[in-house]
Order: sequence, then structure tokens, then C-alpha cells
Amino acid sequence: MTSRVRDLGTLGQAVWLDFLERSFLTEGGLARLIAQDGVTGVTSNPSIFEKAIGHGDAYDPDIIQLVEGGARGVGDVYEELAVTDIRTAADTLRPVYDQLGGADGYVSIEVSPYLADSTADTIAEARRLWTEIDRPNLMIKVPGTKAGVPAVRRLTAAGLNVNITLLFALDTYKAVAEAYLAGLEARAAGGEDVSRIASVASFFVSRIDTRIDTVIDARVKAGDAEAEALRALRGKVAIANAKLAYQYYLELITSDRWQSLAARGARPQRLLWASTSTKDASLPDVLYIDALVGRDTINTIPPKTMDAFRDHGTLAETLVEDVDGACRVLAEADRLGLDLAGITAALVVDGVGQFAAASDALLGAIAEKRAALLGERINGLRASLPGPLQDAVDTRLEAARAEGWSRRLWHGDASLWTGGDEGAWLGWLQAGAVDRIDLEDLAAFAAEARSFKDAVLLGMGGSSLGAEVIAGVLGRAEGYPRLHVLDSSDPGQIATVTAAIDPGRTLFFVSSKSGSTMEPDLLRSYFFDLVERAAGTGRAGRQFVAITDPGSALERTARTDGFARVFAGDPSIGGRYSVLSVFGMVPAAAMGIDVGSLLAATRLMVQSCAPDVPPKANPGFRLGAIIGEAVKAGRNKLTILPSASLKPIGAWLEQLLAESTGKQGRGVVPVDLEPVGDPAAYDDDRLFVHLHLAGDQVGEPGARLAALEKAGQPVVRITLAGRDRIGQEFFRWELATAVAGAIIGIDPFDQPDVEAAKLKTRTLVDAYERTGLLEPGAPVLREGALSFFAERSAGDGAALLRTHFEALRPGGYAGFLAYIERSDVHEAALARMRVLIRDARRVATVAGFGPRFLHSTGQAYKGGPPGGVFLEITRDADPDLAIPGRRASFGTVQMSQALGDLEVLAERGRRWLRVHIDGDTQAGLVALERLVAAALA
Ligand SMILES: O=P(O)(O)OC[C@H]1O[C@](O)(CO)[C@@H](O)[C@@H]1O
Ligand SMILES: O=C[C@H](O)[C@H](O)COP(=O)(O)O
Repeated sequence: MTSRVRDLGTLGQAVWLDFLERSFLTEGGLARLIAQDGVTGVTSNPSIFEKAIGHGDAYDPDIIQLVEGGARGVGDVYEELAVTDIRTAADTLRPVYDQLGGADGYVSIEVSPYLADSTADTIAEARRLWTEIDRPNLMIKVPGTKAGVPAVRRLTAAGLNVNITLLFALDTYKAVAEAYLAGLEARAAGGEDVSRIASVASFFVSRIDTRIDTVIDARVKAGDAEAEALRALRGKVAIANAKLAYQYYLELITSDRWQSLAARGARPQRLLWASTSTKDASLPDVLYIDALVGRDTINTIPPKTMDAFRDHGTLAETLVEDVDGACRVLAEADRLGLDLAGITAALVVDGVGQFAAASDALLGAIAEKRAALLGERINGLRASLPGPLQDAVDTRLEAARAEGWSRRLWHGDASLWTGGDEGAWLGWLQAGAVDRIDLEDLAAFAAEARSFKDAVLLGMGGSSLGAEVIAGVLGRAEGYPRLHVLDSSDPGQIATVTAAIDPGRTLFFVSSKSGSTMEPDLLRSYFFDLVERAAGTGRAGRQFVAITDPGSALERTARTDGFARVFAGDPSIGGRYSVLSVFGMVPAAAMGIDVGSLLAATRLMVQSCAPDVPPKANPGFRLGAIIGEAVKAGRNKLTILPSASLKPIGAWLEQLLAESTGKQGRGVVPVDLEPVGDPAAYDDDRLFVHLHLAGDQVGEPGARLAALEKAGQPVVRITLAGRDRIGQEFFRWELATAVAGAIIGIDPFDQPDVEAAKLKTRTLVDAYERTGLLEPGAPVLREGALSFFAERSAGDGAALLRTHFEALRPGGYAGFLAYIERSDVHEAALARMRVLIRDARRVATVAGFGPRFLHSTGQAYKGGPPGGVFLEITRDADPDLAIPGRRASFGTVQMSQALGDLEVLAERGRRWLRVHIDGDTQAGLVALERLVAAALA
């Protein structure tokens, strides 16, 4: 059967198909074109795959199989699908390849457009695909970018078939031709065979006209004096450009340099006309076929254009016709100021961008399919945001996609944040992604831990809160010790834990990344002494385990004191991001939790947030964009509303968000444990996040969310189908915090203002050690059991409090900094006062127990958004607790911390008032509550 397409072959031109799709391959579409039309090759690109895989359900069975068969990430899923198609196409073309002795019969796959700016990455990816697909008639497409050209030489030298894509400019084509020659010469010089290597230079045609003609049309419309001359060039420049490229090719293959390679059996690098479907409906649909017919060239044609050519194409060797005319067209374009060089340069950048966008769309589509398949195995997130905030989030996600944030974040590109050392603090990404923990060793440790009745974890902030959430949400397994977390210097708190344990049957974790934090160090010496007294001198060490970064002071102490174990942290993970590392996993193992399955469940989220998942489909990015944009819109009070079983996560979220983002006068102020109110209680500075565990009662927060939503408040709902999905939230929020940090424009991995309070405290404690004195200052008022410390007096207690609260402005917040024992009763008393203030002043309220919050929200209170108005509560420790070998007691340390904290707050211009309770704490809180109510009345 004759075919006009096939007849192009008689004129020396090969026809390739610029299309690929699974059913087309499997149902014999390609085989038919080979047989009927003499098609001898296939090209693919990211847009072609996006059209094939990203729409419809043809690939769903494979996607299901891949996801179910190993819960792989979307990049892997895409590659499996693409590789399968490319192999099928290559195998279908293999008889052609064999018949022509390797002269044709190729199928091309493109390296990821994300790598277009990196020679090394392009080479590595090309080699990986070459090995993976493993077909002699494969061509790897490398873009003709600055970084791509040297890759062409190296890949050719390495023996790969290369198709150089996105060529628009003559000069770049010449550079690419040179790279091919140099690659072959390198092989020849090394005595390697050059005869089995093929290469094509893909010269893009229609896209040039699309650009030039748009400029022409605009100028004509604007009444350009040269309108007639301009119009005459419509649809002509790209073809003229291509003709000159072909002239260069003809020259090159007659050169001595080429001839000597040809003598060794080398094949010329053929010109391939790409982008040959007509984009402008006013031009003939076969324009870029008819006009580009020439010997030893290829035209890669999409199906519709091929049909059109089969129907009404013209067979003539046009490429060598009227070359002078082509020169005149280009000269005329130049005379008319049509900047071909500028346009072709821009087209390369655009081309990479377009293919990256197509890849993003495809990976996003696969991510969505994967999420649907995983169903409840992956935690859900729904957001109901006011219109402008939703728009800002959408815009941000799209910008983040275009700027490659997801990949840049995973690759540690510090320019996402402040360009500082952020890249050195991303170990938590890997902690979630791969097994960094020796699970076997952890299982052995868990078996050892069974002999203990209780476990006490001594650590502050990030070094204890993750373990506390795990204990609170997952609980311990039968037969394993009960975990108590002690993150305080409060004598009452310490006494409560001491009373709850049998020191001789308790395992102690001393958990500190730096190994120099004061509280765990003091607590270690307190409990070590206690155990020594119970178990006998020299025997305590075997009940102690250190979790600390290598080389820390704690590690040394642990060795000296004969600790049972020392677990080493990863120095590239900051404390607040450390839960999925040994800091969370070691205590979890001691509680009998199956760390392996917890991490496996977590990994589904990690994969959903992987670098190849575009921001919009990436659950961590989505949350981060919401948080970041909410902050930018003034909604910086992230109000945490967990269902009952998830309550412990609030404190962990607080430390993560506040310490990471609250600096330079910006960031998130997390609001935890503030009872949920009616819409009227809230201003427009909130973002509500509800976390719900399946099986929990909808309860208060759940029930009021709809009303808040209706009132136009932004509400995010996160759902967990099971307790072991808590790890997914750890990872999601860590990523979200890093993303929010990038949006807010701060370094989410430092904590500059925490250090200031630490320093002040240390100065006070050291002075006390020397002098035995701690100067708490003189109160401005004593009223019953309460003493008030303030910058100036203002009448009675209620008046002082009134003046204090009058400093609250819209968008500000009221903070309770309570240096008292953390207990349900005290928490409830604070919550009641918080509600009084919120409802009276429509401001957010926060509360923290000192010194616990110093290692968490303390950063944001001092360094974060201004407007915090702080009421510090202190009391004399009674009974107090001595610290072995020290003059200062725990009570003195705690008071030093309270005073140091206040000094720094004052230095930062924060509004403060201290109320000191004499005698019974509970009674003092009741009295204070009464005064707060009076002050607000
Ligand atoms: O683990 P470390 O070094 O004892 O620090 C405990 C906590 O203190 C902080 O450094 C803040 O003071 C937190 O970032 C950290 O989680
Ligand atoms: O190799 C083929 C090219 O990727 C393709 O021809 C580009 O065509 P387009 O410009 O129509 O997208």
C-alpha cells in the first residue's frame, strides 16, 4: 500500500512518531504505523507522558499494583510506567533497528527537566535510564541548555545514544554538533567502537514562529510603519532558520574532521525536526512537514499532523530549495528588529519550564491517584479558608511549584530561607525517609527495658515532647515500663514523679542533644543520687540511658558514670525536629512500641511529601503554605484543637512552630489548650487546626468548627484513622514548618532568643552559687497572698491587672507564664482565666509552665510577633528540693529562670507583670482568677 508518509523515505527523510501511549502501543497502533507508513522511530517528552498518564484511567491498574506492591513514591511510579512504555516501543521498533543495522529504529526518553541546569545530574540520570531501560535502540534526550551541551559530549564518549532536545538557535546546534564530534573522538582515542552510536539534534520549529508571529501581530496591531514587511514574515522565520541549520549539517559531514570519524564507521548526528505540528490555525497544517523535507533528516510528527500529511502533504525535497531566500528572511527579520537570538534563548528556558510544568502536572496527578488508593492509610487534610487566604495559598503553591521548592527543600537549598546554614539542619527529612535507626538494636534494648516498672525521661523541649506525645497517644505495651516525662525544675513536679516511681526499678533517660542543657543535667544528678541511695553506690549507671549528640558533655558523663546505653543523635537534626530519630524512637521502644511499624506507617506520609511531589499535591507543603500565608495575612495565632486522644500533640506542635518561626518580630504564635469558644470570641488573627483521631468523640472543638467556618474563620481539619498514624503528623508538621518558615522569610532551624533567657538564668544561678543570694526585686503591691511586681504601681491588684490587660491590642495576645507545678488543676485554673480574657478582649491567649515553655514557645514570646502581654506567676517552692553538690535548690533554679525570663521579655519591650503567690498555690490561683475577672469587668 502506498503512503505519502512512507514516501518521505524515498526522499531520504525518516519519519518518527511524536507520541506515545500505553493502549496505542499494546493494541498495535505503533506496529501499524511502522508497517504502513514506514515510521522508524518514536519521540516522547514530559508533555507527551503527562497527556498519556496524567489523564484518564488507562494506567490505573499499573498504578494500583505499584502502590500496593511497595507503597512507592510518585517519582518511582511515574518512572516504572514510562520505562515500561519506552521498552515496549523500543521492542516494537527493534526489527527496524536490526534490519537497518542500527541506522534507525530508535525511541527517545527525556531526562527530567528538573536537572536541565546541572551537567552532573543530567549525566547521572541519563546513565541511570540507559541502564534501567537497557535497549540498544534507546536514545536519551538531553536538553540543549548550557549544562546540557557538555553532558552530550560525556554521554557520547560513554557510548550512549543521545537526542539533544530543545534546540532553537543555530549557534547552540553548532555547539551540540561539536560536542557529538568531540565525544566520538574521545571514544576513538580510547580505542572504543564508534560505529554503534547514534545521535540526533532535535531542532524545534513551530515554537519559533509562534513567538515571532506573536511579536509581528502585536506590532502590526500597534500600527507599525513596517506592517507590510512584518506580515510577510509570518510563518517563515522558523523554516528559514531550519534550512540554515541543515546547510551547516551538510558542510559538517564533508569536513575532514567528520570524514576521519566516518572512516571508523561513525554515524552522522542527524537533524531531527521537532515541534512540527502547526500551532497557528491560519497556517497550513502540514507546513512544517512540507517545507522541511531533506536527505538524512528526520521529522518527528504527532498523529494528527501525520494524518494530515498522509491526506494532503506535498512530496518534494524542499529543505535545499531557495536557501538564499531563507538567508533573506533572516536578514529581513534582523532589519525589522525581530530579535531571533533573544527569542530562541528565551525558548530554551521556556521549553525547560514547560516540560517541568508538564512533569509537575503528571506527578501531581499520580500523587492524587496514590492518595486516593491509600485511603485512610494516609492522614487526611481538608481546609476551609476565607477566599483571599485560599487565593494566596493557591498562588503560593503554584509559585512554589514553578520555583521547584519541593526539590530545593529536599536538596537543602538554603536560599529558600535566609541563605544561611539551613541546609545543614535537614537530617529530619532522612530520619523520616529511611531507616536511620538500628531496629534490631532497639528491639534488644526494648527487651532490656522490660525489667523496669517505670521509665523517667529527663529532657527539655524537643528532646522530650515527642516521646511525651508517643506515650500519650500510643501508650505502652503490656509488660513494658510506664513513661514519665520530666521537663521542669519545679520541685513539686519533681516530687510528684519521685513519689510515683520505685527508684530501684526505674529506667532513666537523660535526653539532650547538646548535652549541656541545665535542667536535664540537674535532674540527672538528682535522680542518679536517688538511685545510688536505693541501689547502692556505683550501681546507678545501669539504670541510666543517655540520648545525646556525639561528643557532648552528657556523653562523657554517661561513659564516666557507667550508663547502660548511650544512643547517638544526628547532629544535622535540631531538637524540635528530632522525634523520628533516636530522641523519640528510643523511649518509644522502651514502652514496647513497634518502632519499625510506626516508621513504616510514617513513611507513607514521607513519600507523599517527597521531592518529586509538587507542592499542591504535597500534604506537608499544603499545610505549610496555609500556615505561612495565614501569618502573612495577620492570622498568626495557630489555634490547636485536638480531639481527646490527641491532646498531647499540642505541646509538641507549639515547640515546633513557635521556636522555628517566632523570630525577627514574625512567625506563628501557637495557641494550645485554650477552650474553644463561640465565633464572637475571635478576631481575625486566627487559624484553627483540628486534629481528629477516628473513634474519638467529635466533642467540643469538632462541634464548634462548623460555626467558626460559617463565621469566615479559616479551619484546617486533619484526620487520623489510627493512633499509629501519629508519626505521619510529626513529619507533615515538620515539613510544613520548614515551608512556612520559607514563606515567612526566617531561618526555621535556629532559636536566637531562647539562648538569651538561658544565659540570664545561668548568670543568676551562678551568682547564687557564689553568694547564696537571689534578688527577686520589691513588689509594688501586696494583696492577701499575692505580691505584684511591675514597672509601676497602679492602685490595687485589680487595677494593676486592668492596666496590664489594657495593653492588649487587636492582634496581640495574653500570655500566662506559670512557674508552678504542671497539673490538671493548675491547667484548668489558667484555662478559666484565659477564657475570661479572650471573651472580654477578643484576643488569643497562651499559657506555659516554666521552665518547660522556655525551651519551646518562649522563643516566639520574645522574638516573635509583638503584641504579647505577659502575666508571670511565681511562688516559693515549699517544700523545696536540694540538688546534690549544689548550693542552689531546684526552687532557686526555677525562680532564677522566672526572673531571667522576665528580664529578657522586658528587654524586648514586651509588656509584663509578675504575680507571686505566697503559700498555697491553688488558693493563690483562685484569688488571682477573682482579680482577673474584676479587672476585666
Ligand atoms: O536537647 P537539648 O540540647 O537539651 O535542648 C533541649 C531544647 O532546648 C532548646 O534548645 C531550646 O532551649 C530546644 O530547641 C531544644 O529542644
Ligand atoms: O522531540 C519532540 C519534541 O519534544 C516535540 O516535537 C515538541 O513539540 P511541541 O513544540 O509541539 O510541543
